[in-house]
Amino acid sequence: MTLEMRILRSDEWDVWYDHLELAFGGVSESRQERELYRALTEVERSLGVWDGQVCVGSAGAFTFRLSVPGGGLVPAAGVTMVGVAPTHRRRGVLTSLMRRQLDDVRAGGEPVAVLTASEPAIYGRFGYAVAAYELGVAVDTSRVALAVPPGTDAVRLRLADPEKALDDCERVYAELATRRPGMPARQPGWERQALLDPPESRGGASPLMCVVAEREDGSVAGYARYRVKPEWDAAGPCGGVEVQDLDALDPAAAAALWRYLFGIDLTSVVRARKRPVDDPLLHLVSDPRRARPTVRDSLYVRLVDLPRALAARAYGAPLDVVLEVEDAFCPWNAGRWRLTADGRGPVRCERTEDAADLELSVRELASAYLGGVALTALAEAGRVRELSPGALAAASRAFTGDVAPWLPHGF
Ligand SMILES: CC(=O)SCCNC(=O)CCNC(=O)[C@H](O)C(C)(C)COP(=O)(O)OP(=O)(O)OC[C@H]1O[C@@H](n2cnc3c(N)ncnc32)[C@H](O)[C@@H]1OP(=O)(O)O
Repeated sequence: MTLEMRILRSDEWDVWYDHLELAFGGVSESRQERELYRALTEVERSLGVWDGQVCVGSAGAFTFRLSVPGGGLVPAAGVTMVGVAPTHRRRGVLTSLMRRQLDDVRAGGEPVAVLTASEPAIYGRFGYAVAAYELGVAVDTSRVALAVPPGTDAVRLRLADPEKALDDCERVYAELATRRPGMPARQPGWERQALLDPPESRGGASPLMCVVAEREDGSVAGYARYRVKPEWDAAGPCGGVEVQDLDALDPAAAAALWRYLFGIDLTSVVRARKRPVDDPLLHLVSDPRRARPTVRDSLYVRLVDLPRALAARAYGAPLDVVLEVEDAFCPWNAGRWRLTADGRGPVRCERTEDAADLELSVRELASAYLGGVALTALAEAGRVRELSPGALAAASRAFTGDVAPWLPHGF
C-alpha cells in the first residue's frame, strides 16, 4: 500500500471533509456547521493522506494566538480535523501526520500547538498534555439559591438578537482573553462559531437567545447565550436552560446573568458546560453539591519551541531554575535549559551546562504552561524529579497562576 501525504487543494475540501465525517462515525454535520468549517479551514495548513483517489487521513491547523499567564498572546497552531479512515487505522498514519504537522508548525515559527482530544489517550505520545480543565454544572434551580454581590440590582439586562449583539459580546470576550490564560484571541470568522444554531441540532430546545448585561452608564459588562428546553412531567413544568456562553467583566454582571438564567419560568435546571474550573458561580450558589459540578480535561498543549514558549509567558514569582527536559518526538527541545524570570526584565530560557534542578519531560512543562497544573502535583505523581532541594516548590510557585486557564469553545 502506497500512501501519499500532501497539502490539501481547495477543490479537494469536500472529499477531505467527507472522509473526516466518516472517521468520526459517519454522521453528517448540519449544513450550517459544514459551511462554517469550510470557511474557517486554512487549506494551506491542511494535510491529507491519499490511497489512490481515496482520502484516508487528515489533519488541519488553525492560526491562533493563545493567551498565556501575564496577559500576553502566543502564536499557537490549533490542531484540528484529525482523522484516519477505519480501513487504515493502527498502521502509523496518524503518527506520520503528527510528525509532518509538528515539523511544519516549528518551521512556521509557532512555539506552541494546542488541541482538544476526542480521546485523551491519543496525543500524549506526541508530547501533548492537558493544561486546562473545564467545569460542567447542572444546577437544580428549584433548590439552589444565589447570593449575589452588591451592585447586582443595578445591572440592566436586555434580550437581544445574538447576531445584532455580536459586536458587544465580542468586546467582552476580547477583554476577558487578556485576563485568563488559555483563551484564543478571536481570529476573523471565529465569532460566527458562537452563532451556529442549526435547527436540527437543537434537540427540542429553543433557538439561541442572548441576554446582555449593562452597567448604569450603559456600557456592556457581560452577556449570556442560551437555549430553553421546555419539558413537562406529572408535577408540571421541569424545563432546562442550556447555557452556551456566559462571559462577564465584573462580579455584578456575572451574578445578574446567572440570576436571570436561574429565574426563567417553567425551568428547574440550568446546565452549562465548558466553564472555567474556578467559575465564581461555585461561590454564589447556596448548595454547590446540587450544582452537580463535574470536571474534565479540556485544552491540550504541546511546546513546539520550548525556549520561546517558556519565555513568552510571565511567572508569578522570581525564578531561576535549570530544567533537564526529555522530548523523544521533538528532540530539538531535549536537554538542559536555564529559565530565569525576575519580574522586571524579559524572561530568559537558554541552553546551559549547569547542573539540573528539576528533571521532567516536555509534557509536564506543557501541563504547567498555562498555570493550571502545579509542578508539585506532577512531582507527587512521580513525573517531575527534584534534583536540588527547594527547586520544586520555587518553580511550582512561579509557574502556577491565580486564575485557572480556560478554553471557552471547541475548535
Ligand atoms: C484534535 C482532533 O481532531 S482529535 C480527533 C481524533 N480523531 C478521532 O478520534 C476520529 C476516530 N479515530 C481515528 O480517526 C484514528 O483512530 C486516530 C486518528 C485516533 C488514530 O489514527 P491511527 O492512524 O490509527 O494512529 P497510529 O496508527 O498512528 O497510532 C499511533 C499510536 O497511537 C495509538 N492509538 C491510536 N489511536 C488511539 C486511540 N483512539 N486510543 C488509544 N491509543 C491510540 C496506536 O495504538 C499507536 O500506538 P503504538 O505506537 O504504541 O503502536
